[in-house]
Amino acid sequence: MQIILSVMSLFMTLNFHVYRFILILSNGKYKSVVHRAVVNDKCTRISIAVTHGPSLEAVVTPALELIDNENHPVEYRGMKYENYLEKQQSNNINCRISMVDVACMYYVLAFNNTKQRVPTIISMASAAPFSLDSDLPPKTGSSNIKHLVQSSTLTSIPSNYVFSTSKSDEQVLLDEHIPSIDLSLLTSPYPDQRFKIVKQLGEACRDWGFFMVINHGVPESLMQGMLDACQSFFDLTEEEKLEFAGKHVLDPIRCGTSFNASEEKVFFWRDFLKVFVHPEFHAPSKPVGFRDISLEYCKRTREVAAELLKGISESLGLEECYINKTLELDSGFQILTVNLYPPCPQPELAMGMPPHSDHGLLTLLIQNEIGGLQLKHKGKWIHVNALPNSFLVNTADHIEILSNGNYKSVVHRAVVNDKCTRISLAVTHGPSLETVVTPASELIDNESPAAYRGMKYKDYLELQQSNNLHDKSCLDRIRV
Ligand SMILES: O=C(O)CCC(=O)C(=O)O
Ligand SMILES: [Fe+2]
Repeated sequence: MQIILSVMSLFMTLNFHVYRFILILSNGKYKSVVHRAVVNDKCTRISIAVTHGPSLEAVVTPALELIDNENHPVEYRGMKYENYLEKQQSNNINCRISMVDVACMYYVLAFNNTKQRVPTIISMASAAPFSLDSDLPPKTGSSNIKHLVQSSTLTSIPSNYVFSTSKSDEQVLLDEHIPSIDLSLLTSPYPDQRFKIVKQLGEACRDWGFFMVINHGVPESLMQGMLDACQSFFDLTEEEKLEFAGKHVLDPIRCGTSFNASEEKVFFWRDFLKVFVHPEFHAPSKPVGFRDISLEYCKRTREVAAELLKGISESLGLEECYINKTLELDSGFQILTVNLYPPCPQPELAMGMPPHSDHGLLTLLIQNEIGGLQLKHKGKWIHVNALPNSFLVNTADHIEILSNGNYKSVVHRAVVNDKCTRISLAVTHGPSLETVVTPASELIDNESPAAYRGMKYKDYLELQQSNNLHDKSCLDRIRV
């Protein structure tokens, strides 16, 4: 009896003082206690457990005030209490206890029931199995951001979406003039026109790593049709999309949320679809029409990229077809990435995509008229105002490697807004998967020795995609 009472007082004290989903809310500062019930051979024992939880709709996450990304990163995923309850109640009682099991607190009032005054027995709280491995519950209690936003009236973001940004990173220049390249001049039969535009292209690569391409010849209807098809993909039901979830970073079709959710502690306000479209063309079988329009769109962007790469070759003082030949662009690896950024109730706290550079040579991006892309230029963030029907093009890591650092890949990020859904479509054009990319020998001498080690593009891709996305962390690994 003494022991029971001491247990009782322990629970009472604990619960009254640190009431409310202690473990999760406190971000692990206060731990929950594992307990069990034993039986005896003399008399019946009854215990009553009264559970006090949050509201069923509440998504329980660690308190924002207890998180900082460096010293106290988020320890627990958010999950709607209703879903948690369902998960817990529909499993066996199991001694295995996970970090999050005890989010629901149980008040256990135990007493000797010989007087039989208690008419009912309320079942004891169980530590249900709930593993943190492959069959993870979705990070937010829903499988992606779109679903989370649509299935609840969020007024704040779950704390595991809070992305910490330094003060200097919060300042953004809005009206900067970004270079634009007229593609029709690049294919001009007049040598002086071509010479001028190649020079402009080289300057854009050297000074910015970013430019807009106008007069590219890709029909506006194709660009708009492709954006519509991508929106329709995300409008498929959750079950339909699950078919395309993919498991490995080199699966040819993969949709998901954030960037690499199995590695990340802080998630990005972004759902995505990633499809390998060249040299082998893949496409999700739904929605109807996606395959045909993406086939045509990717072919046309490949043509634009090929023209730009010829100009870039020349601007580096190399033969026009140098990049094409050396990096085997006829079997170049092309990836279509569709990014969906639903409205976010606290856009200043979340991030759509963190600062990063892209793998590959050039990325061609279009968006649904909603801005959000920012690039880092001379240490400052610049908001990109896209011209209608233009392609936004950035130089990527393999241009930096090939040019031996003459042209740098540009660091960029995607911010979110609280008004409307933004879609962006980024098509990455890279070397063939088997190519080992090294600095061009023509650009190496005693004064400028090779600044990067060679690495097979496939290995680079796998490395980048299976780690956290962070600045130029992947490129940094092969710098000499
Ligand atoms: O959505 C954007 O504007 C940026 C997307 C991006 O950087 C990417 O897909 O690599
Ligand atoms: Fe990017």
